[in-house]
Amino acid sequence: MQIAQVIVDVPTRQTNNPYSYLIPDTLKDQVMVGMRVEVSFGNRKVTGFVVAVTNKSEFDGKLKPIDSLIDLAPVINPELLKLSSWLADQTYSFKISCLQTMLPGGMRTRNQKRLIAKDDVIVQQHPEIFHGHQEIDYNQKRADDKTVATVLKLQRAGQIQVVENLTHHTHPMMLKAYRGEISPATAQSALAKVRKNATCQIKLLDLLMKHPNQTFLQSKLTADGITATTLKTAQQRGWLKKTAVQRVRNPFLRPTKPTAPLQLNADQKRAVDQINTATTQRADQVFLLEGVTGSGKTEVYLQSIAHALALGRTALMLVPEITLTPQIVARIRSRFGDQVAMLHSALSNGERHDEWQRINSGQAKVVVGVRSAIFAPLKNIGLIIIDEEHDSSYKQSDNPRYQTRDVAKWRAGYHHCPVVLGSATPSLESRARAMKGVYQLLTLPHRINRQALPHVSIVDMKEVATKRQGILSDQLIDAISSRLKRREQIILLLNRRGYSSFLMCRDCGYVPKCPNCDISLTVHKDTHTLNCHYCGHKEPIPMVCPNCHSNRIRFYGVGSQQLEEQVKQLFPTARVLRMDVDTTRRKGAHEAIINQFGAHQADILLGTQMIAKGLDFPEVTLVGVLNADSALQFPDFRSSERTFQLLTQVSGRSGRADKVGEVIIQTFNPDHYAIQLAQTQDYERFYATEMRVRHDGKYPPYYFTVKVTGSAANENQTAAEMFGILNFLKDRLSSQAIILGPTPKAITRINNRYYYQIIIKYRKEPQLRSALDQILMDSQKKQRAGLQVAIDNEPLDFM
Ligand SMILES: Nc1ncnc2c1ncn2[C@@H]1O[C@H](COP(=O)(O)OP(=O)(O)OP(=O)(O)O)[C@@H](O)[C@H]1O
Ligand SMILES: [Zn+2]
Ligand SMILES: [Zn+2]
Repeated sequence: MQIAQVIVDVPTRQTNNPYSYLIPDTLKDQVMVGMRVEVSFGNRKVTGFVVAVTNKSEFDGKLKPIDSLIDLAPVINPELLKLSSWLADQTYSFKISCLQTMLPGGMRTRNQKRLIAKDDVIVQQHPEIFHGHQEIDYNQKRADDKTVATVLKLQRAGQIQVVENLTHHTHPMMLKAYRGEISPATAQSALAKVRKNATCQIKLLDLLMKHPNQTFLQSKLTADGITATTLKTAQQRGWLKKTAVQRVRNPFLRPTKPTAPLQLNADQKRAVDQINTATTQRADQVFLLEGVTGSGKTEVYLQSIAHALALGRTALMLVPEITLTPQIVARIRSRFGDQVAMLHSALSNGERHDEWQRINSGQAKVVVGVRSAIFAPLKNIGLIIIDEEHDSSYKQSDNPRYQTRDVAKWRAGYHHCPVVLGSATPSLESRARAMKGVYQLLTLPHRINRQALPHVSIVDMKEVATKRQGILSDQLIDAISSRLKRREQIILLLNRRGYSSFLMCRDCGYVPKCPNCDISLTVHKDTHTLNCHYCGHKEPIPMVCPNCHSNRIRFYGVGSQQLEEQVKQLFPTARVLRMDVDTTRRKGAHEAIINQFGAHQADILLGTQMIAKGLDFPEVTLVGVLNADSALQFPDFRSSERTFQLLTQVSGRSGRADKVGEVIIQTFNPDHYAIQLAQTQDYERFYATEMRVRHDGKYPPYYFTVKVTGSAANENQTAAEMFGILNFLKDRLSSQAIILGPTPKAITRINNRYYYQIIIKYRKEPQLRSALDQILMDSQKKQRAGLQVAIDNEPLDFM
């Protein structure tokens, strides 16, 4: 009797312990670790992951059987299964959410499947499955155990192909095709027999002679001029057999020209050598590649990946939001071609699934992707790269709240391979580890060809604002004019973090707020609505003030649309491109804008944070930052670090080739050290200054941090429960631990729930782990009373 140990998906009764279910005898030896099943739990049906198959149970009572198998092959491999346990521990989350996180989006829900028989023999041998058809829709839930067992065996023997039928695909999954059934010799003799004017048949036989045993797409044959009649005749004569092939959705928009490795400069070579040595020696070393903007970090990645591939291993490279860096993707693909798989959020579920399949089957050797790609089922990894390692998108803000760098290090330990963390402005945590020798520091201190870093000047907007209204200072306007005259390109960054356009009555000061959340509504010009960015509430833009009926209710704040209008007014002949969430919603729009700008079909590219990273355009000689400090006021100890990183990144877009670059930063805080040091692009001094601030404030990297957030529908209840948690923590932790709060979060009410938080800062607290586990367990019991608790280990967001 076999028993499956299953981690079940029961949100209200979550547990990290598996439950035992009976495997019916008909499915003996068919149910494998890593497959999903459907089981009964209480009085409902839930899905679960099989984490072990055993022969007896510790559970004495009568076991329920598995209801159905969801997968025909494991979707979680042994490495990822092991990783899920570690991840659950690290992030104080449940194994089930870790396991689900590892699957690509489209696979998290139950999918229809299609079965395709390899040939007629299989169809005839198994009428109970195929009912005489070569291709059928298959529903495991409705199939009986015997059928499921047969299907599993056939699949493993390669007799049938299983295709996921994803709900979101827009194109047909299967393409009509024909397989050649005759040998070249047979084709030759058939050729001798056909009439001389049967050109179509001659063409086909020719094809079959040259490409024996091959499968041809019907569309390809038709394009070659082979008619439907000929195809019919060919089938009757046994030359061809009708079949179908899976359509692989290609996420790459256009083919790229192959490129050869560049001749490395001395700094690049030193970095590549050290990384390659670690790969060869199977050392799970972490490198911090600190290279100024335009120093050629990408080429270092490419040549290190090539080395891993040459050793027969695979490579994983993560980038911030991939849609933000189509240039990098193009560079990787032009070097490694079809071996590259891509995983990011702009893919459809179908595309993502296809890419995942290519990785899982070992076809793809290089994976490029965003955060979640760290769980790509690559085998035999030889190198993991995290580009722009300081980027906040590497931390997941929902359960499981993992930091990608930590997962990368775990996988590197498993595969015995190095990790490369690359940045021009490393996070303080990573740089501090490099100083302690935990990571090995590799530096690229110069730009390629020793091009100077751009000259940066600061404009004090306090002075400008008193003189007149407008977003652009005179200095920036002059600089733009001179570039336009010289036919050079310009990038304008509107820093919109914590900044949005809202409506305000100029007579009574009324600002429309969300009825469910403590936040003002944002103006959306395209839909003519006021939207809440937290709960999705929408309402029409009022024409008169709902409070005093004045019609002087107007916009506040600058959006990229307004900036675009102003720029066009000032420079009517300039060609302007705008890149923000509104202009990049459509698939491929982002890449189209970048390509257009790259081809110099526009003079000015303006936009939000999206334009700050990774772009490499030789003609750009001016970067303007319109409101450098909009993030500085945030009550978050990382706001200086983020401001410095953003300004350095965007400045780095200027003067990357042979022309000298200039940067103009407009700010209301010209004396702030983050802005001053961004002006000199002095990471070393910024690091030293910021480390002192962190030391004095007892912040990371000197202290570890944990955030405990609690929410309920009633504010008093939330506060009371959080004080209970505070007292519990005080009892369990040492006097060295610093416990802040509970305080209401910056936005206290979201969707009519009240949020409070506690921050714990500590250096060494052996009891912390068990205390937090206890809090989570207790909150599960209290959930019926409405309190929800979330724990964020090393949070990036402190508000
Ligand atoms: N060894 C080399 N010889 C010639 N050109 C090079 C070399 N290495 C890199 N380059 C070129 O220099 C430019 C800048 O390199 P790259 O974009 O890799 O820098 P980066 O450090 O990744 O920059 P950033 O962090 O600013 O995005 C690119 O156009 C690249 O093709
Ligand atoms: Zn009013
Ligand atoms: Zn809301």
